[in-house]
Amino acid sequence: MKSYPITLKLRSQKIVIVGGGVIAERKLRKLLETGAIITLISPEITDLISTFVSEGKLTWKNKNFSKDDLTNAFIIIAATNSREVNQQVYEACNQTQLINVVDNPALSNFFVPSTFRRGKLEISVSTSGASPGLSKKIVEQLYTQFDDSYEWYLDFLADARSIIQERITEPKTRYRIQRNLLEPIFYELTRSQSVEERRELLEELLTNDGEFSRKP
Ligand SMILES: C[C@@]1(CC(=O)O)C2=NC(=C\c3[nH]c(c(CCC(=O)O)c3CC(=O)O)Cc3[nH]c(c(CC(=O)O)c3CCC(=O)O)/C=C3\N/C(=C\2)[C@@H](CCC(=O)O)[C@]3(C)CC(=O)O)/[C@H]1CCC(=O)O
Ligand SMILES: NC(=O)c1ccc[n+]([C@@H]2O[C@H](COP(=O)([O-])OP(=O)(O)OC[C@H]3O[C@@H](n4cnc5c(N)ncnc54)[C@H](O)[C@@H]3O)[C@@H](O)[C@H]2O)c1
Repeated sequence: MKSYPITLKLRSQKIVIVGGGVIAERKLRKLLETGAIITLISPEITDLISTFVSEGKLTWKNKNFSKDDLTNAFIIIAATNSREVNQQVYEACNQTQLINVVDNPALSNFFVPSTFRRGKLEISVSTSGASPGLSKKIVEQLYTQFDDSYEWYLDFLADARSIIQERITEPKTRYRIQRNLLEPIFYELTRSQSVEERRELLEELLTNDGEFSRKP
């Protein structure tokens, strides 16, 4: 069976992390950016987790895991250093909950990919559990390739897309403009910060039935 990659919006969703070590901390750092309501269960926590707790970013329950900790959780991360406890977490969850058991891919119904963001661009890599280290390495390579300019480029593409949706009603023309918008010239003009020239070229597509008057 193949997995199904999705990106989740987690604002106000309940998340429970069991364990407070370095792996829990790594998963937590990313989750804190999502606006989720996070509870962490562990008798011990790292210094950084402790700082987050004192800043009010999550709730810490200073105790060992028990079954009732999972009530109403949408996502559960079992990240203790005990295989038995992680297995107990798995057994306590129900089939509608998303669970990631950090030392047992067979018990997890989702994995966390290696990710980086450039503004609206998000690149995620997974090896389906085969080699998380390789995922990280590939992401490091892509991070260099997709530099800061992609943040500006995506901002431009998003703005242009709303303009197109507002001004063009004919589906075929819309599609043609969207396709021509991805010609390298728009990226090059973004990179060189030639904003006025880029605006004129977009206007040309909008007023010329989605075509360039001459091939850029
Ligand atoms: C991508 C990343 C996301 C994140 O965790 O945030 C992530 N692992 C990362 C790093 C990493 N993990 C490990 C090493 C040491 C080298 C090595 O062992 O290979 C390194 C490298 C490092 O730390 O540098 C060890 C490890 N990982 C798992 C096991 C258990 C097992 O396989 O049985 C063990 C053995 C533990 C042990 O033996 O004790 C399991 C999983 N790790 C996954 C994700 C999922 C598969 C994703 C995929 O296939 O791509 C999966 C299945 C479940 C999950 O955790 O979601 C993150 C990179 C973050 C970044 O980009 O910076
Ligand atoms: N998935 C991954 O990416 C990945 C990567 C490396 C390691 N691992 C695995 O992750 C596991 C955790 O590693 P770590 O480095 O964070 O360990 P760690 O020793 O730093 O932390 C373990 C934490 O679990 C807590 N804990 C122990 N028993 C508990 C209980 N009954 N209830 C609640 N909390 C409890 C401890 O208080 C501690 O905070 C290891 O088993 C390792 O094999 C996973």
